[in-house]
Amino acid sequence: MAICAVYTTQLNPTCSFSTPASKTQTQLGFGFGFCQKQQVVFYKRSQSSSRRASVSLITCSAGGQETVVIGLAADSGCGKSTFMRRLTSVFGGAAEPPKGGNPDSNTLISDTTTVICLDDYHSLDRTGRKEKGVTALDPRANNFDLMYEQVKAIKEGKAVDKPIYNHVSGLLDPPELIKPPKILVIEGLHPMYDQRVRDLLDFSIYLDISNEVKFAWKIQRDMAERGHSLESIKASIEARKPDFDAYIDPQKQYADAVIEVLPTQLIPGDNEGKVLRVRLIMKEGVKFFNPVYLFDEGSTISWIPCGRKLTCSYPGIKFTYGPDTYFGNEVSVLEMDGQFDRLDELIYVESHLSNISTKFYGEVTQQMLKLSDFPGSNNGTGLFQTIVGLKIRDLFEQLIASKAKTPVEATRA
Ligand SMILES: Nc1ncnc2c1ncn2[C@@H]1O[C@H](COP(=O)(O)OP(=O)(O)OP(=O)(O)O)[C@@H](O)[C@H]1O
Ligand SMILES: O=C(CO)[C@H](O)[C@H](O)COP(=O)(O)O
Repeated sequence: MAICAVYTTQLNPTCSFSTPASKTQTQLGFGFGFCQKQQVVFYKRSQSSSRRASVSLITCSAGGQETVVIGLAADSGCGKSTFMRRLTSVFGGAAEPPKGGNPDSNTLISDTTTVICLDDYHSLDRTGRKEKGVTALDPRANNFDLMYEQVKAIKEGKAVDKPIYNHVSGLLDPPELIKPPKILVIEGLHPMYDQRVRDLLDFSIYLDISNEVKFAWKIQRDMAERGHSLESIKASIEARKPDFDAYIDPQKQYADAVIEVLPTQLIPGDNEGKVLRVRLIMKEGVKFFNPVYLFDEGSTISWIPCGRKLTCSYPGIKFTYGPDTYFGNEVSVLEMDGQFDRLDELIYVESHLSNISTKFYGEVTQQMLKLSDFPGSNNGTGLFQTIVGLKIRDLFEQLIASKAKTPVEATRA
């Protein structure tokens, strides 16, 4: 962090700015600006008089700000890509693979965020895993040392040459250059498995999709869209289950937010996975993250909003909210069971939620309407992913502001 005292338009010679003061000050208007300005008033005393003077302090991150790192963990086919697209949309701008790079790159870059897929740290390719009899979920098939070193380097503002796991060929391709973004999202099977990587995360999310729902989504995608047979889908889920239980699922205990997706309880005995009960489990006491609440913070609430303001066909919609414990941690849980008939009416629900980190009234509804063709837009998966996206934006802005505020002391020429 460079702290520069600027006397009117003259730069303090001890500062490393090459930009004129006026130019630096125009940068202050940027939403995610690198610089902050403070006006400090002081008195110059001589033996006979005291004269009022002021100094502008411009606080900037040295050589670009430190990258904020977010971890998103889930099994394959559990909605990570969908969530990432919702998140990058909150920040605006499209997320695209690196320009002119490997067409099979797993990376997505937008103005603010870079999303890297941790499959790129597989140390064994498809043949290697087959020969050794290990799945991709097994830590032995992944290079955590490299993952740690590279995430740490990016967080410190350094570019890295990250490997690429090619899902088309099943091979490890030559690396691609990843430059430090404002926000780095590491998504995949193991963002919270290795303690060193976990400690680098500023915020972490786990998508906890119940077996019944995972099966329904796999059928929908792999059978309908990829031509796999029902038997092969069942066999693949069964083959992954022991390693999923051993290495992936336990990570949820570390997550700051968990989105749990279960079959509905509104239709007795239903496990079709079409109508969903979705729970947003939010850890208490996480810096820059204030859990969302319904009506009254800390109370236990049950709300069926179907009435005059919300159209609900069978089986309706039910929200619950309240405090709980999760792996020994205090949490708040917001739950939505059922689905919306009319997405524009979501504003009614939004207006009863607090701490949703919107910048204007109706922003959640606007985001949901904008991405209404994404899977889960009519239920709690889309709603809670959108809200978590807004909370991440808020956390990012608070983190940046807090770093810009760290001890400010004028250095005088
Ligand atoms: N909220 C949702 N509601 C209904 N279906 C969903 C939802 N999210 C994801 N799906 C289904 O699951 C499939 C996988 O979603 P997505 O590609 O986002 O997951 P992923 O975790 O990134 O998968 P992979 O790791 O295999 O690339 C989608 O094609 C869709 O069929
Ligand atoms: O669990 C996975 C993460 O997405 C994949 O199965 C793993 O990356 C291996 O990929 P592939 O099946 O393409 O060899």
